[in-house]
Amino acid sequence: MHDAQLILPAPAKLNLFLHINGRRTDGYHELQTLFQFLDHGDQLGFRRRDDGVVRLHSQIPGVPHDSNLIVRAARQLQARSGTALGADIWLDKQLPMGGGIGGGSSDAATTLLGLNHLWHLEWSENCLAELGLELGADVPVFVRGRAAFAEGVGERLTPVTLSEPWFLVLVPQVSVSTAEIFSDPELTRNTPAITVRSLPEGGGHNDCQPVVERHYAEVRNALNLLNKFVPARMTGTGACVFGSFPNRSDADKVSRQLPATLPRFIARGCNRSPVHQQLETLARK
Ligand SMILES: C[C@](O)(CO)[C@H](O)COP(=O)(O)OP(=O)(O)OC[C@H]1O[C@@H](n2ccc(N)nc2=O)[C@H](O)[C@@H]1O
Ligand SMILES: Nc1ncnc2c1ncn2[C@@H]1O[C@H](COP(=O)(O)OP(=O)(O)OP(=O)(O)O)[C@@H](O)[C@H]1O
Repeated sequence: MHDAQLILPAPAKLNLFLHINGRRTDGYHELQTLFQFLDHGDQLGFRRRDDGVVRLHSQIPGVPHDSNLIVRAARQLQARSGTALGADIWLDKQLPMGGGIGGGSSDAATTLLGLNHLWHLEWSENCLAELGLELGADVPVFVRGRAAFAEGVGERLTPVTLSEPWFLVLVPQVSVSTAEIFSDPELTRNTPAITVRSLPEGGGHNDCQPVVERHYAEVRNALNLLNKFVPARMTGTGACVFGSFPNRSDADKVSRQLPATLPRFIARGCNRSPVHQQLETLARK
């Protein structure tokens, strides 16, 4: 008999700050960033197959089946583990693509965690995070599921405990390519390194923001609108921008004063990823 469907969240992340400290010889950038999860994201469903086929039943416009990070993550885990099992997978996509909130990376991480569970592989978090890094720089933090100060290309993670405010996240209707921003000649690449002991949780800045603001009027506009109420910042390489609030009703109040045409959502910052919270509940049953 087949297992029942396993349903898991793939949460968004925010980069509370993003400092670029240098460029490696392979073109990748050395950075320092502070990651926190949101209780808002995509949802994935997994059902085990005994014939080894991996099949994603939900299409994302513009992303071919075999290039979807969910399928790539599932096939990598299948090949490396040598399992004969496969999976039917469903995706309920809520997160904007190219939004800097890590939708694709989070889908990939939830796939690794979900199939590790469904296929009874018992891979360690370290092994899953290492495989995740091959799929994208942001995948390891989602695999580990703890708010973290990240260094290197984002793979050297130090877990941190942060306050868990509410965020109002504005979603400008543009998709920003991460590769385009990192290759911009005007990108600041020499921010001095800080240490985990001197984290500017509320401070810091995003070195990608000036470059994105120059090229995307929609992002500039969203930052200007939100800055009228709270300090606004961009996450990752954009396009989303956010401001933080002590409670949901304060976030709501500001949201109601923004133009109705600008998509946005309100979510709570989480130091533990919602997918890990759910897997821990499953493990206790
Ligand atoms: C900006 C962040 O979102 C911060 O969380 C991440 O560092 C980006 O992570 P990601 O979207 O998973 O990025 P990847 O898919 O690994 O890389 C996309 C492209 O961005 C550039 N890239 C990415 C990460 C990095 N540290 N340096 C880079 O130069 C590379 O040109 C790469 O080809
Ligand atoms: N499951 C997936 N969900 C979203 N994008 C995917 C997925 N699989 C592949 N992609 C590709 O990855 C690209 C980046 O998507 P993603 O949503 O992760 O961007 P992002 O939020 O800017 O990421 P980051 O914060 O890591 O820079 C998309 O434009 C798409 O072509």
